[in-house]
Amino acid sequence: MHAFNLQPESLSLAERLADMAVDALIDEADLSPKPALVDRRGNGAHTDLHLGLMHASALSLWPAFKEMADAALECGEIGLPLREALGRIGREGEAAMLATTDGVNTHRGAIWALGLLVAAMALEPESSTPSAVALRAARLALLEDRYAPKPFSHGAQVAQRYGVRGAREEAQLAFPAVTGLALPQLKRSRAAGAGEQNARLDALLAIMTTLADTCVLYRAGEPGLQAMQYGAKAVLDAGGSASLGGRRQLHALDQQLIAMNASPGGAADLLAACLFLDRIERGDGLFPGVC
Ligand SMILES: CC(C)(COP(=O)(O)OP(=O)(O)OC[C@H]1O[C@@H](n2cnc3c(N)ncnc32)[C@H](O[C@H]2O[C@H](COP(=O)(O)OP(=O)(O)OP(=O)(O)O)[C@@H](O)[C@H]2O)[C@@H]1O)[C@@H](O)C(=O)NCCC(=O)NCCS
Ligand SMILES: Nc1ncnc2[nH]cnc12
Repeated sequence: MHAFNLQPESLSLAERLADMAVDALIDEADLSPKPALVDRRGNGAHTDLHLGLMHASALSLWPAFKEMADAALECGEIGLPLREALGRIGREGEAAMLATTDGVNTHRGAIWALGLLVAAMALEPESSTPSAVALRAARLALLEDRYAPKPFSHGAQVAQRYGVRGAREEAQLAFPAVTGLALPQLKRSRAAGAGEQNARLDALLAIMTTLADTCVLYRAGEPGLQAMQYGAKAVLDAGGSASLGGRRQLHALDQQLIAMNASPGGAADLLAACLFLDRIERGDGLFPGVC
């Protein structure tokens, strides 16, 4: 599904990349059954989120993603001017998201990850392997934005308490959960005939096996994080979400994480990043007729 490109041949590169980022967010939200996350079945562990809100939030971010791609095209190189432009546009994107959701944080981590990847892709569209794009995104993430406020975010609180790496470090390390785990799992599950939805669920689970998801840690502490990581591994070990054993484990994981209020929102954001890079690698919707 494509969110906006009704006439793809007339779209600019920045518009196409924004389409692809929004598509990735909508595909992530729709994917079901995701453990304790908002999906087509319901609200998972959330009381303030629902699928319509996730869609509205995703659509509200299209102008920010386009502007980030335009900024990368205009700057033309990795450096402080581009990093600080992305920071400003990212903060404006967060404000648009919060205005749309009435103050609920639906996609903060996704703006960060996808924003960096969109910009990285716009900088060098001809160098579009997932690892090359992720490496450019990492170089951007490593630059210090002098104008970034330093709020005591949930992620910062959890990092201080448990000494874990959060969303910032995941990007600075070139998204190892995406390029090293999710994309390879997506390809393995597809090759094994799992079907696209199950392959995407397996990619999400692969992220969940190791990620220090600060959303889970904030809500459910270390027991929540352990339940997420062990439970995700149990699904994959049982044959993945396309197998009967894996489905049983997935159902148990969903129940357990909901009972612990442990929503893996960071893993969901990284699945969207994975779907974005996958779409780029497959050449789906990017190059035909780029203006
Ligand atoms: C660098 C920033 C990402 C800020 O990071 P920080 O850790 O300081 O801030 P947080 O506000 O905690 O946001 C980080 C979000 O990233 C997701 N995430 C969590 N863990 C990881 C991980 N290990 N790797 C990657 N991504 C991760 C997660 O997003 C999801 O969780 C959201 C809900 O979380 P929360 O607000 O805690 O909500 P609830 O638990 O529901 O709270 P209550 O309602 O119950 O109170 C969910 O929506 C997902 O999105 C974290 O939230 C970056 O944001 C930043 O610096 N931005 C400034 C702009 C900028 O420079 N942009 C650059 C260009 S793009
Ligand atoms: N599907 C989802 N459910 C809850 N939080 C999320 N953050 C990003 N995607 C999410």
